[in-house]
Amino acid sequence: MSASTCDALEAALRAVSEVATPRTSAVEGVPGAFVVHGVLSAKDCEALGRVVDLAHAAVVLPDTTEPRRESQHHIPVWVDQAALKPLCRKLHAALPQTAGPRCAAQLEEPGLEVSHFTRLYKYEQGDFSAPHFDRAYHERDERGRLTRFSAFSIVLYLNDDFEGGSTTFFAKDPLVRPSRRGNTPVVDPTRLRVQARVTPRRGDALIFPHGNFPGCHPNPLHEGSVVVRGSKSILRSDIMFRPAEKCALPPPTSKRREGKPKAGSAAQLAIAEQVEAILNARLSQIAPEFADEASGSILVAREAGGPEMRCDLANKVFWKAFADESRRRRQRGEDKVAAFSSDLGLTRELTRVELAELIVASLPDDHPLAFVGVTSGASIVLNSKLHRLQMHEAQMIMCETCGKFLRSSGGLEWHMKRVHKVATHSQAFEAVQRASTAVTKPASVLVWPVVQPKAAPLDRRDFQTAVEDPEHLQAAIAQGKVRSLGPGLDACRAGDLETLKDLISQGAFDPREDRDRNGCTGLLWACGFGHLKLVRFLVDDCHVDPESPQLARRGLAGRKPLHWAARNGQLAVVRYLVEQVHATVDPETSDGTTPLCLAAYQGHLETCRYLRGAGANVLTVNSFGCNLAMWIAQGVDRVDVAEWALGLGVNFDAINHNGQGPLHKAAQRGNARLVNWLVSKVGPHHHLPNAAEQSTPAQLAEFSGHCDLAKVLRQASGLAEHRRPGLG
Ligand SMILES: O=C(O)CCC(=O)C(=O)O
Ligand SMILES: [Fe+2]
Repeated sequence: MSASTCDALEAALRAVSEVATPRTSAVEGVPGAFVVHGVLSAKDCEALGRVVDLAHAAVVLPDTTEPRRESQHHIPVWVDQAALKPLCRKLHAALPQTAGPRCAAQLEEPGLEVSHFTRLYKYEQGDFSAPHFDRAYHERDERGRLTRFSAFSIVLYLNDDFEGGSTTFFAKDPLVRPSRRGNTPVVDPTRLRVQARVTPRRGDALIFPHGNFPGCHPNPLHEGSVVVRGSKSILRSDIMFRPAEKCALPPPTSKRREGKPKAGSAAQLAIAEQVEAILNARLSQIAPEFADEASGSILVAREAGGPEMRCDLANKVFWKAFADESRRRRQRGEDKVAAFSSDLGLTRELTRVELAELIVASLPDDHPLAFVGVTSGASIVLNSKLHRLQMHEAQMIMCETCGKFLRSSGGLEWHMKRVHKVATHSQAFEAVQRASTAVTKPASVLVWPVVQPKAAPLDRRDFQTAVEDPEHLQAAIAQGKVRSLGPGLDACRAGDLETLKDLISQGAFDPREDRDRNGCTGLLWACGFGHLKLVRFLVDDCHVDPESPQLARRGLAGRKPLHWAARNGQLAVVRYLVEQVHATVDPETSDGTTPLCLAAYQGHLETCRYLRGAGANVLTVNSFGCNLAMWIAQGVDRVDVAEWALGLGVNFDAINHNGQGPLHKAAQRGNARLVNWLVSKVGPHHHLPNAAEQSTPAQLAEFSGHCDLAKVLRQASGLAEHRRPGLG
């Protein structure tokens, strides 16, 4: 661009005539888009059109027989902001006062509304702009704080004596999503459905939303359609906004509770915006059709000591998916499950919490966060590094397990013991030390379920420590962290024999009949938590059937006391059941799973050894075709348990009815030690896609967010091609 183009453009802009406030009309079907009619007079258009012609005439194209590349349609020109004053004055009344319906960022001050970054377009016959998303641009101060950003595109049509060349908007399509760079869609052009066409009229300005700033309108996919005859000239720029220091956001329009919007500083909003872009990118891998949903999903909700930001993205996406009949799946245990198809074409069934965990599982290295966690309600809670620093300056230390801020190290130590059940003083002290020094070290992201599960399926990790004694259980119930199962079952769960006896003698609890909503009896609870005395009392004195199974929906159905004791490594109870009650060593659940499988799954090697010694079948295979190797692979990453099983002849080369072997399972779970152990042992066929999802172990690892593991697996699958199959 030559200086003369810039001068000529500035002169033409300065000369824009001042006439009456223009009339506007909405673009139907494109939220936030509208046309301002008659912004420029015929004379303005002629002058600006001449500048466009001049600028384009000055461009020498390398080879005129080739069609022009799209980037050659337009020429960027940075003009003096003052030259835009007349245009800004004319547009001002027609422009939105905030950047979006749920964004409090204010329209720039008079004279600054239209960006000085302009583009001069000249489309010749046959030229067009392919479908794309426009991008916002941002300006920051020296401390990295957002100072201004664009939220709308403005297209000023300078002529209309041509055919074709409309600005065409496409309907939102779940399968069309922005590329990683954000502007070009990954799209099969035949899929696109036209939502609205704006026919260029000389002097009109088309204004439509762009970018992904929180609380703004969605970013519409659009194109400059082909010019069929003649040529089309436009002047293009952006409409600018300024983040509000205190954002009093209008209430959300959605009926679902989205939390109370809170004030956020400009810095916080800028970070929220950055994080939303990261979450959008993750969603576009996990569930591409929801890729836009992260926009506007983060609320800066600073409450006394609570995490800084909260994002209900997983809930929002999950319920949308769940509303779709074809995605909705039967409940898994207590939780609802919906199906999501990734950008690799894999389909997974996920609960809300699993979806949330997957979204935050592998954030890129350059995120601005000190903490990311997922609550039991599937909310994503976040603290920025900046916020942690500011809180630190105010003598508040962040708990690295749940993201809460505690006053003083004593407070954090108490919190570690009380809330996170850190057993010893030295462990709590270590955690405090870590947290106190963390601000000065580069922070890493911790992903952790922040709150203990509220319902009571036994197989949730960390649950036991939360409720292992009656006092803790009472406290946890009182705090609403653990749901009460009723006094009798609570007593069994907590090992509170005295209370249990009282309740039974009062007729308030029948240990043979009463069950929780997952079909668990008091005996099952007591076995799972290893309360041997109470187990004895129930079996020996109350004559509860030691083989009475859990009455649940699939998955947990048919688990017996020995299953739960073995699963949780409660060896004393296992021994009592086997040796004194003579319970069957290999009872099968409704899908044929034995206690040994569950003990191996949870890495309880001693229990495994004991059960095998007592006659358990190590070569057991359940109704899905899963053997012990697969249970170990999908468990807690224990190579020693795998070695033990291999030594006993367990087949690690097996593939189940779903076409999955141990490598698929270990990869999907991100069990790095086991993956490394397995890759040197299994043959090339273990790297093939499984049946249901048509995915290889490498893809499964990647899809679950274990990118390093995926690399290892890709390499290994190459090497495995050259080896003979089979364990060696
Ligand atoms: O040429 C048009 O009508 C649209 C131009 C456009 O989409 C853009 O400048 O981003
Ligand atoms: Fe565009």
